[in-house]
Amino acid sequence: MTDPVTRAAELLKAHRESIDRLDAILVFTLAERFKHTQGVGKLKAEHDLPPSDPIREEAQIARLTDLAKRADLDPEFAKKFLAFIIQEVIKHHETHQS
Ligand SMILES: C=C(O[C@@H]1C=C(C(=O)O)C=C[C@H]1O)C(=O)O
Repeated sequence: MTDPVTRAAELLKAHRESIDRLDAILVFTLAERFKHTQGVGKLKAEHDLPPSDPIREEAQIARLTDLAKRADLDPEFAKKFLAFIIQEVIKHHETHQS
């Protein structure tokens, strides 16, 4: 039988391997998202539209809050995370316009 310390070390290793795979998914997902938001920024600059769209953001916050609750993720954290990303996207859009 495996002793408890060895078993704990195995479990820790397995968790960390999953965390590393999930972190990779997060990075690739964010990169894909930024590719699309760059496309949106280009369209906005070409058509003289403002960098931010508060109505769209409000709808996204509502949608994400609902998704977070269903996924058992803290909705406040999900909101803060989305706000952080959107803030960065708006900065990119502003540079497109200048
Ligand atoms: C990407 C857009 O531009 C901004 C960034 C958003 C986002 O990152 O999801 C949402 C709304 C806008 O404030 C958009 O208008 O769709």
